[in-house]
Amino acid sequence: MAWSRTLNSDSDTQRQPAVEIRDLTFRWTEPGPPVLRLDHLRIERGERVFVAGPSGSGKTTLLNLLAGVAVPRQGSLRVLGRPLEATGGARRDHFRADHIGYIFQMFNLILYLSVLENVQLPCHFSRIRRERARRRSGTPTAEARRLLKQLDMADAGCPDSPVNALSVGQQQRVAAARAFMGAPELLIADEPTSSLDADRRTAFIQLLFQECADSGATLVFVSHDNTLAPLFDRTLSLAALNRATADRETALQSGS
Ligand SMILES: Nc1ncnc2c1ncn2[C@@H]1O[C@H](COP(=O)(O)OP(=O)(O)OP(=O)(O)O)[C@@H](O)[C@H]1O
Repeated sequence: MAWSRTLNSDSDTQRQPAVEIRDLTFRWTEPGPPVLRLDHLRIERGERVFVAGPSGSGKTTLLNLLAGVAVPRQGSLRVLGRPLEATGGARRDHFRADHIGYIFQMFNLILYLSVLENVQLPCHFSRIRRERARRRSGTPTAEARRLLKQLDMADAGCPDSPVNALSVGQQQRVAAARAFMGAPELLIADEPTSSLDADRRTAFIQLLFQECADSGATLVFVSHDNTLAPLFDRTLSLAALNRATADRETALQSGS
């Protein structure tokens, strides 16, 4: 029966790793040199992975692929069991809205909306995340306020301020609260602590780990701050993993 097939396939999907990449090649422009060439990468559910690598090594590109913002033409890319290389644009958008929280390097906040409105955005695009926020705190607004409080952003007036009235460090924390909203299964964070002072950085990482532990989420975290790496389950060195980097170095050495 159709419904039992659906149930089986849902539980199958939940048993699959958070990320599984095989023989992937990605170029931003075709034709052009590959930015990423990965033979195999597997990230288990619930793992907290620190992604390291020099500037330009493809860290943000990898995160874009995991979120289905960019799509490889070669290779397979399974995220939470979904083959993103074979999933069309609209379905990828829904998948991202339902299952992925992304703290963008440039925050991507909507500047004319208030802090509270920005944080609740995932609940507008995803029924699943709206329901989870309700289950956790009663209403999406209450959940947004809870997250903002945890991030030390509950000062009088702050949740109702437009985000363009905030400092860069405060905007970064709003972007984090938005990503946590509705407990997505995969949290992707692109240098989320770069604008925070040392005390706030520690508090932020603690909250990030707590949110992941509470919901069983997988965390993929990019940073240039290698002192944070020992806090994570594993470090993924993109310079070593990405064969496109070695190809570029070989081409430079041979003068081609
Ligand atoms: N949207 C894009 N369109 C075209 N090229 C891009 C795009 N995004 C990144 N690139 C190119 O891909 C390469 C890898 O960039 P990426 O931003 O993934 O590196 P990174 O390791 O995250 O760097 P950084 O640490 O400086 O943020 C660079 O050569 C960059 O110019």
